[in-house]
Amino acid sequence: MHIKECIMSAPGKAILHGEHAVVHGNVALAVSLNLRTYLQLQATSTSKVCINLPNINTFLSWDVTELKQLLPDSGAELGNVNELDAELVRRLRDLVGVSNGTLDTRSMAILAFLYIYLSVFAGSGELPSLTVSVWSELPTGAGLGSSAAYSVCLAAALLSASGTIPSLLSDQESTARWGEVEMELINRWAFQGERIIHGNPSGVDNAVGTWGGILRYHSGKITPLSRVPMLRILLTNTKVPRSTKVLVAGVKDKMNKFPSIINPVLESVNAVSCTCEQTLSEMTSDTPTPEHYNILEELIDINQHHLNVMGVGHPALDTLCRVTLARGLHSKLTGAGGGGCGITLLRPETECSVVQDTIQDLRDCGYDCWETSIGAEGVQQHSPLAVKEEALEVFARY
Ligand SMILES: Nc1ncnc2c1ncn2[C@@H]1O[C@H](COP(=O)(O)OP(=O)(O)OP(=O)(O)O)[C@@H](O)[C@H]1O
Ligand SMILES: C[C@@](O)(CCO)CC(=O)[O-]
Ligand SMILES: [Mg+2]
Repeated sequence: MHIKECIMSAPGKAILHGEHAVVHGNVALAVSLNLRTYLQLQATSTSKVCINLPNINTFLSWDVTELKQLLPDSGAELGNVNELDAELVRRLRDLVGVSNGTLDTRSMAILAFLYIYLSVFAGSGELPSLTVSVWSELPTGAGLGSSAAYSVCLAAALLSASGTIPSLLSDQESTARWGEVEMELINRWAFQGERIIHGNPSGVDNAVGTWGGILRYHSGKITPLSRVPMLRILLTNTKVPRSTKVLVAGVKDKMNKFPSIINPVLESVNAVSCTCEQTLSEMTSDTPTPEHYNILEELIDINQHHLNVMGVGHPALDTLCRVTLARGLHSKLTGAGGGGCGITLLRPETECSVVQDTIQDLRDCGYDCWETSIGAEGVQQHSPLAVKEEALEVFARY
């Protein structure tokens, strides 16, 4: 079977407001980051399917004949983009040797790959031999949407290799993006990948990985925010490991245990997201004032308290908030929390020396800290000439 080779990339994300609440039908505001995941798909004639995931130290291969046995008997349907096929997931778990309810998210990355590979190629009646290699600039499992960027790249590459969406690049073009219809399909398959890795994702992370920019996300409805001021944000990785799947399940348990206490907290987070959106819009209609920034800072503090009430805080995140506040700056966790990353809002008048001192304070705590730029492009296809040198160096090893 002839398949198309390709290189794809997708950005990570930071959630400004609405993490966890968004899983339960509330509004979230999220932005793409200038850190990306890169995927290379190569056609081979080895009759094997190989995956190289250096970020999680995972390198595996299977015989195509072995994978063919996982396909349902002829006539049965596979490849429904709207529903996770529980029977296929069960067969894949047996193949990979993981039990239902495992917390090993590394195995989930393998399941997500095999699931999308089998679903996308099942219809063609033939499974191609290929090698997929993924490398990311994003810290894995730290709240910056690494699982979504991975799933979006997988979906784009496998859909393109199978011919379901066009391969975009003519010789001259170095980077290209698809139209709405193809992006929608990529996003839906990426969501299935996220479901395998996360358990119960809202879909906000894969939406940002697919479309990029600054988005409002509400119950599956994606609205790009066009009128947003240029925000300066500091990202801090506390390096405390955590799993989104576990944290999302923990919030659900708390909701079940104390519905009358937790539901109002989620509603309040919804109001924080809406107030933030309103403030951002005012800041683009009028000139941003110090009062606008005061409101954004207060919203950050309120939301961080709410996230602590939900049980997704961590002492390392408390330290981040305390250390930055000592320099007059406001922070909250971003993503699933429980460790991982936080964001700190920088005001336009925040002096360079204050930013540098804050970064140094946080590095002294053992954290990684850097100023980021937001609103990067969503999923893209690249010619080898237009890929980061570092990614090509990694790919050259496989
Ligand atoms: N570069 C990568 N290569 C392979 N697997 C990856 C890669 N990046 C992420 N993953 C998969 O995603 C998992 C981490 O996902 P998780 O949702 O817990 O964290 P995150 O997406 O970084 O944070 P958040 O969901 O809070 O934004 C990894 O254990 C792995 O299964
Ligand atoms: C914690 C959460 O709200 C955001 C993770 O980045 C989970 C989700 O929305 O899928
Ligand atoms: Mg994730």
